[in-house]
Amino acid sequence: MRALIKQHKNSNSGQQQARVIALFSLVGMSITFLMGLLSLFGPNNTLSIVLFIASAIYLIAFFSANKLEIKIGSMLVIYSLYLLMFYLIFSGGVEQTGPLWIFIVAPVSVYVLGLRNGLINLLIFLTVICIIILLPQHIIEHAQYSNSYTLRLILSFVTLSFLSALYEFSRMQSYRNALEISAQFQELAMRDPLTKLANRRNAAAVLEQEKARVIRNNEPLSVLLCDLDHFKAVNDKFGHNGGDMVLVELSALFTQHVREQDCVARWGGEEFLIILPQTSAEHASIIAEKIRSNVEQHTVNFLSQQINVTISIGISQLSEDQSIDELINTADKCLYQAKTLGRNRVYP
Ligand SMILES: Nc1nc2c(ncn2[C@@H]2O[C@H](COP(=O)(O)OP(=O)(O)OP(=O)(O)O)[C@@H](O)[C@H]2O)c(=O)[nH]1
Repeated sequence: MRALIKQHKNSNSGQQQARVIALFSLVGMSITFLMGLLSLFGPNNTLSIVLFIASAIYLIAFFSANKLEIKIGSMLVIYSLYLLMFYLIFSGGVEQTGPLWIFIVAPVSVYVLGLRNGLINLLIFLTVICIIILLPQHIIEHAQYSNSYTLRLILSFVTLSFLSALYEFSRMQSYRNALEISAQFQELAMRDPLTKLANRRNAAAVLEQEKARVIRNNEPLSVLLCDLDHFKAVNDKFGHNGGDMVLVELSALFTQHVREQDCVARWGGEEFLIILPQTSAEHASIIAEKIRSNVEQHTVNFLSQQINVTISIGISQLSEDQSIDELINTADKCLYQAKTLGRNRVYP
């Protein structure tokens, strides 16, 4: 069940990430295309070519994200953004306004790459930017910025990176908390609160799943319907808490005596259903007898008193044309037989 929840969580967060990357790409594509068109009317034709190339890359990133190729989409969004920013810092953009765009980089990096990788990439990005700005003009000619402008640009970029990291950290914390709460609710919906065994709804789902496997693989499936004998008398003598303790200890005992792949569920008040995949009725009968005899020998210690109980078990093996309801009804009839034959026994 945990695996199912995890799988569900992963697929949900993957789809959400793909949607956000597609949105980033769409916004990036529209803005760069628009800026490319605008700069066609200016003197810098190289800038419009760079912007159109960036727009085309965002279009590819958009399709990648839509096809759930999240890694490719993320890499395209991030590194084309970095390259565009390097170019804008290098060339100065329109009237030296190019550097203003670098502030987009901080939030996008930590969101798309995650907190750790985002911060590492931001550090590399900042280093490259400083190198570009500090490159001596005689080596390569590039846009020039005053010292106070450069200092403020870098400081404000570092501040925004810090704030973006902080925001991403609290966003991840809230997301994790929400996932944990949702997992707890799912667990509560599937487990019996007293015994912590699978509840009836969970057992019904397991039975349907196992039935599909029986049809596919032609393997046997058996169930044991176990009911405590004269449990009302236990409650009357030891009180409800004593009865509860018996239910909890017997649940642990049932679980101990079955395989990992089997499912022990609390079917009703003092009734338990044990689902045994890949098990014929003949083999189920051996397991049932082992469980019955262990319960008989087990003593529950409750407030310095000793409680001994016995159980009756009805066995049923799923036949090809049978529904789950019919399987349980058959087990119930067998349990009734076990009770009428004197209890503390397995039937058939
Ligand atoms: N302590 C406790 N008792 C429960 C719980 N659920 C059901 N019971 C009790 O289980 C008892 C079942 O009683 P009956 O259906 O008469 O069956 P029984 O006394 O076990 O007799 P047979 O099944 O005929 O052997 C009732 O007294 C219920 O109150 C529970 O969660 N805790």
